[in-house]
Amino acid sequence: MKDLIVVFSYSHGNTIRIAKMIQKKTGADLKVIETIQPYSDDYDEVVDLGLKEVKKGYEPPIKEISIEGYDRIFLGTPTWWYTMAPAMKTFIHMHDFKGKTVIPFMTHGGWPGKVIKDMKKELKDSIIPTSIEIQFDSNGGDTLITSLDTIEEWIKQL
Ligand SMILES: Cc1cc2nc3c(=O)[nH]c(=O)nc-3n(C[C@H](O)[C@H](O)[C@H](O)COP(=O)(O)O)c2cc1C
Repeated sequence: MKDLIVVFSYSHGNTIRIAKMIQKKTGADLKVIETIQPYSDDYDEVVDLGLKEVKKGYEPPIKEISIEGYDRIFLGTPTWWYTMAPAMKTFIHMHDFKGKTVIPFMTHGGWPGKVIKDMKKELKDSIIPTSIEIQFDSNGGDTLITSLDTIEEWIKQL
């Protein structure tokens, strides 16, 4: 079985950190979504911009990542204003996931909103056997709150 992890990450690489844990267990290829226009390094600016993007349903252009030839695709996103990051939405809309096995995972700072629900809605023709929400600290930092045991247990059954 050939696995692919596609992840978007902005703040601290929290979501990439989880992606790497999944990669260690599955041996999956790991690809990071890059927006054509990089987000600013100014966190507060991006928090504001992110709100505008989410409200408008804006999908920022991203560099192409192929999902061809993979049996299972993990999709990882941070929470942006209670939903998936807009760049993940772009990625999902750029590909046909019909009949593919997709495993969504997300990170958040205490307000997970409806990220997984929204991802499942976008991926309605896919097979989604499992998903996970992982909490980091509420200041937008990189301290893991969800226990490592919980994450490792989930990864073990993949
Ligand atoms: C634009 C923006 C919006 C955010 N909105 C939320 C939110 O609605 N709920 C939440 O719990 N965390 C929110 N966060 C915090 C991130 O989801 C959290 O810190 C995540 O782990 C960051 O992952 P990353 O380091 O991979 O980017 C937001 C962060 C940014 C930059």
